[in-house]
Amino acid sequence: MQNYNVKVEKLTKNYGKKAVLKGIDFTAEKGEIIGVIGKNGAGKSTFLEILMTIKDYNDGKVVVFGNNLKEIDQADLGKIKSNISAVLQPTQFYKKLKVKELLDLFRSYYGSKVDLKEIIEEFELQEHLNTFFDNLSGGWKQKVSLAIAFSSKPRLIILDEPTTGLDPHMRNILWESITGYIKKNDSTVILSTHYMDEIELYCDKVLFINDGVTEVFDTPENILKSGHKSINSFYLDKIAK
Ligand SMILES: Nc1ncnc2c1ncn2[C@@H]1O[C@H](COP(=O)(O)OP(=O)(O)OP(=O)(O)O)[C@@H](O)[C@H]1O
Repeated sequence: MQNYNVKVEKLTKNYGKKAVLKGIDFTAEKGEIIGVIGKNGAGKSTFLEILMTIKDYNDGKVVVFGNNLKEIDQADLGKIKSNISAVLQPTQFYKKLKVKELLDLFRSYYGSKVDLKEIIEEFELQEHLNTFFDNLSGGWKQKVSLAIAFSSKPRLIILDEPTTGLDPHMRNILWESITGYIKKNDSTVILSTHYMDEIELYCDKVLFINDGVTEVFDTPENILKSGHKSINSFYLDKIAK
């Protein structure tokens, strides 16, 4: 069995005549947290949506859990989807439910795979169980969304800018949840972020998309070893070129 959850080769995606992704190469192994960075409009969300199997692509190869997405039938696609969770933005769609009701809803959807007690303890949700999702702060909304995403024990978790707009303390709390989950489960997290400190602190690898291609795909350690004082200065140097 392959030890990667996702493998992407020469991926291209156009919107009409506009080429957004022009050749992405990428591999995500089990147990890895991978950060995707790039300018606004670089195609990060598009890339994540293709991995989630909710957006089609033009050319290249996308393999998820060993299945080439262009070669599988609906039944296989269903199996793949049931092993992927995502937190996209904005997290508006649960508005009118209490946190407890939301968790119950997802348990009824995923069935016995979900241990609500464990999730509530792990994410320290007790104090907000009776709060309406809409009335939570931005950070707590993200925390509850993460708890729901993790509750089905997915093999692949996709997070689109999970910490945007949150204070450093809440960002740290969310990251502890993410890294804690990955340590306990043989899963992969792929996320986009504009916070370069998060790449340095928490990600095993970083994919830098520039002009539609994989400009760099490496570990933060290797990038720093190559002479950059931080991932932020690496990013600014690359963008300026
Ligand atoms: N459904 C769509 N139809 C047409 N163009 C689109 C569509 N979705 C995205 N785009 C365009 O594709 C490009 C990439 O968008 P995408 O949202 O993937 O970038 P991003 O890197 O996630 O950006 P950001 O960092 O600002 O969130 C942008 O120019 C965007 O306007």
